[in-house]
Amino acid sequence: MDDAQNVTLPTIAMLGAGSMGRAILSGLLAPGVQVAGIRVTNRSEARAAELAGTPGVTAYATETRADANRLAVDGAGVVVVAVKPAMVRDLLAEIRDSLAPGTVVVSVAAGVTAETMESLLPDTVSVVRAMPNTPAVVGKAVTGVSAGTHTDAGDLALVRALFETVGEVVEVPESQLDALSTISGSGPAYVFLLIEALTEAAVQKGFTSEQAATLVNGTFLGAADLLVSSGEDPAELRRRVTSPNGTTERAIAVLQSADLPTLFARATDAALARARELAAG
Ligand SMILES: NC(=O)C1=CN([C@@H]2O[C@H](COP(=O)(O)OP(=O)(O)OC[C@H]3O[C@@H](n4cnc5c(N)ncnc54)[C@H](OP(=O)(O)O)[C@@H]3O)[C@@H](O)[C@H]2O)C=CC1
Ligand SMILES: O=C(O)[C@@H]1CCC=N1
Repeated sequence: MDDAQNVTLPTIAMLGAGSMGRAILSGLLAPGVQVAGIRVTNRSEARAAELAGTPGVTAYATETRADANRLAVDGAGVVVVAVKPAMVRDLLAEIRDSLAPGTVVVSVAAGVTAETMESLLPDTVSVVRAMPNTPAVVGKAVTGVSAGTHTDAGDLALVRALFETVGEVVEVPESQLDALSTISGSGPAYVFLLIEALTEAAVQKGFTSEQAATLVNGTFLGAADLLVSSGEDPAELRRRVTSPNGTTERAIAVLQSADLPTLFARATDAALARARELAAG
């Protein structure tokens, strides 16, 4: 985050203001982040109008302005594509003639390859793929980035600086980006699912919803903080909770009978298969 605060980002055009687009915007709007300008587009007018009220943001809706996306990218240094994967191809065809040479087009869309995007855009444009996650809203995203064919070190540094406004950035070859997405892109959903399940168990044991949320959310936050701040192995930290012949040991035995590693391998394989379907269009 510190690096991001030392760089002045060029004008950014954010195409799509859904969960991800707005999460990234929250980083760009954070105190200390210097950005030449922010333009946002969305399909519906209601959300565009809401964003237009934010100081420093110009917003357009495609519902009311057919040229909204072309207008937003005109003169922008970085264009962030944050629409659904199925819409990316049409969107790129729509903006291609409005992109200045040297523009960096960053897509956060799952599955859609750089090769596909490059085939729809002029060679003078640099395509980068990024895979952030929703903790971006609180500045705690993990974002994978990978360079396209026409991307140079300066383009990548710019994209890094952009995503460092919302958290950490990891650079990987594009061949690994969909796999990364099955871990950290989708990962917050896995964690929330575990939280939902443990909360349900707490309520079944007679705690109120408020008490259950305090117990479960605090436990996840505390355990994650302990893991990161201690730098210790999670298996060792688990061992310290699990007294020999104690209560935790019984619970862990039940959970391990579900073969969690196999379950997570299957879940992430399924996500990867879906990314390949999205790539095929
Ligand atoms: N959600 C996540 O955790 C992550 C998502 N992604 C990727 O981010 C992308 C967006 O996902 P997400 O934010 O969840 O989806 P959303 O549906 O929340 O957002 C998509 C947004 O695009 C807008 N939109 C639709 N058509 C256009 C258009 N022609 N021009 C401009 N805006 C348009 C929609 O407007 P309206 O609602 O008015 O129709 C909507 O606000 C996807 O490609 C996904 O793969 C990547 C990493 C994580
Ligand atoms: O579910 C999806 O397709 C997107 C990509 C990663 C997280 N959300």
